[in-house]
Amino acid sequence: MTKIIMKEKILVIQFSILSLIASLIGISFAPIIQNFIDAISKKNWKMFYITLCLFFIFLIINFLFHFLSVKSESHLLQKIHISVKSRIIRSILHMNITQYEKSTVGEKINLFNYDLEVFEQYFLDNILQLIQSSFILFFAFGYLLLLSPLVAFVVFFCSVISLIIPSLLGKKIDALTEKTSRLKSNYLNDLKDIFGGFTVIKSFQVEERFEKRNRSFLEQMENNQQKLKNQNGAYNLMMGTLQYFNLIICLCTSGFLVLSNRLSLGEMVAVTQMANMIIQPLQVFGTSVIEIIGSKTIRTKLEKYVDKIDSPTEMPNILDEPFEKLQLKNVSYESEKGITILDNINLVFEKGKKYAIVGKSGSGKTTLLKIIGGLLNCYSGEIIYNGKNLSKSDEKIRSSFAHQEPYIFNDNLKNNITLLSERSKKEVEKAIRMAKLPRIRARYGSSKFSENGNSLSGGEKQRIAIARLIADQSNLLLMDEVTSALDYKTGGDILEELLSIVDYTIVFITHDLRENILGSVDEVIFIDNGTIVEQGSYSEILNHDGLFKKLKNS
Ligand SMILES: Nc1ncnc2c1ncn2[C@@H]1O[C@H](COP(=O)(O)OP(=O)(O)OP(=O)(O)O)[C@@H](O)[C@H]1O
Repeated sequence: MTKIIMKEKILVIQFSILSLIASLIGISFAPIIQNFIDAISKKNWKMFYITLCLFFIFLIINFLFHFLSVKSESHLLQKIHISVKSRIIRSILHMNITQYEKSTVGEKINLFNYDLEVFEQYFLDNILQLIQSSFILFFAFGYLLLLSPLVAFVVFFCSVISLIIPSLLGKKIDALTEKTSRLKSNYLNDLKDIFGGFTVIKSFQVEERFEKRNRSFLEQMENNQQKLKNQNGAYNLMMGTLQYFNLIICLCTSGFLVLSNRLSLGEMVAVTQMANMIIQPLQVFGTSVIEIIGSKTIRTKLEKYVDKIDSPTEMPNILDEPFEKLQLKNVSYESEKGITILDNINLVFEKGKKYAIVGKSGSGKTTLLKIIGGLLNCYSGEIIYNGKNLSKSDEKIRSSFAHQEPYIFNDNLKNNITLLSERSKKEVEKAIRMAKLPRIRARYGSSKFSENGNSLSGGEKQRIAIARLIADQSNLLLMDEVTSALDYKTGGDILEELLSIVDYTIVFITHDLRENILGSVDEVIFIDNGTIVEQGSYSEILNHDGLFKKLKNS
């Protein structure tokens, strides 16, 4: 975070200089008052008019510099906000799937919601307040020292006491802000569940149960927020009382000095003015310190995202060299809980060849395809691409991956196919034609699909996923049951056309064991319980009279 603030050092310096000038102007009000009151008490008309003029000059200059200071502050804050938010989204976009799935969607949305709000209000705003208050405190204290060292000493003593409290209370606030953030994430997750599972809730008429669960999350979050507000309120009350106490002490001391003829009435007003200029910023100072300490855990959480992006290992390079050969050597994969999902996989994929992965549900097919596509990288063993060992580098192969349940972005057909890449009209046309989407194009034109393509059928979404593969122009196509929601004829036609293209190397998962599909591939890979049990051409593994034949005939 400090790095981000320091990146804007020109703006920070500009803001500091303006704050310094604004606080000097603020301080200059005290000698003008002092001379004004002395002029009245001595009936000095000339001095009276001069101070009146000074009051007006003060008003204009004070307005001008405070205005510039506010403008500079908002410009600086805007730059930092943009930088922090864009770094967080960049860091999330560069995560691999395993890292991404470590936190829930609610937690991630909350980063941009409550966590950034805490960062801005509790940290950023307060850092700037601290800069301003420090200048005012410094000059006011210096001037007070010139006017009356005794009052300066008394105010200094009281100030130190006022500053001890925030450092004691800050940790309590930190725990509460961290808990509020956690409870907000839970609440957001629940909202996401309700909106995502709306049709399920309606279909089973379980609205009340979900309402009850949501209310429980809401109450937990609100109760904690209430505690946080009470804590902040108690602290502000304490600081407010201390402020009055400090002022009374200052008035008593300066009153005593006036009575003993060691201060003029004008000087007493100036001393009180200066004391006010110390006591008030001191309260701001205290509040800022307590809030900065109170945002520590949330800042550390945000820093993990913001600082991550500086590390090059988080951003694997895409190996753009044309596909020749991919080899998996003794590849195994375990879940985070240590369950073996893939065990000792050895496979070779060659340019232009077509491979079908088959097997029972839960046998590990998708996991294998994700490893090939670089979506899972916590495997053991070796992956060798065109002779280069990828397991030992931070590079990722260039491939296109179509999932069984594709996500449809809240955009039009063209952007959903090109995924925002530059593609010519001809290339988009080819993808639309091969994925059999002309009717969808005629229906939607350039208008946006509804959220997650809810108005599209499962088969239409899968055809959009296939069009993405074609438009992506990678030579290695990975497809996870992309025709499962299509009728046999349409699905079969699309697959057959893709399999006939010589340039493509295709690895696809299918439950369609018909000869017209599997008969046209170079190799069928049969997986059972995380291991390859049979492998070869369709006729070879059918003649093998093993598990594949059993599955086909079941
Ligand atoms: N991140 C994970 N953590 C724990 N278990 C996982 C994880 N990912 C997959 N699994 C488990 O690994 C097994 C294989 O999953 P995978 O999705 O690869 O199967 P599949 O053969 O593609 O199944 P299907 O044909 O039903 O899509 C399943 O039992 C699944 O629950």
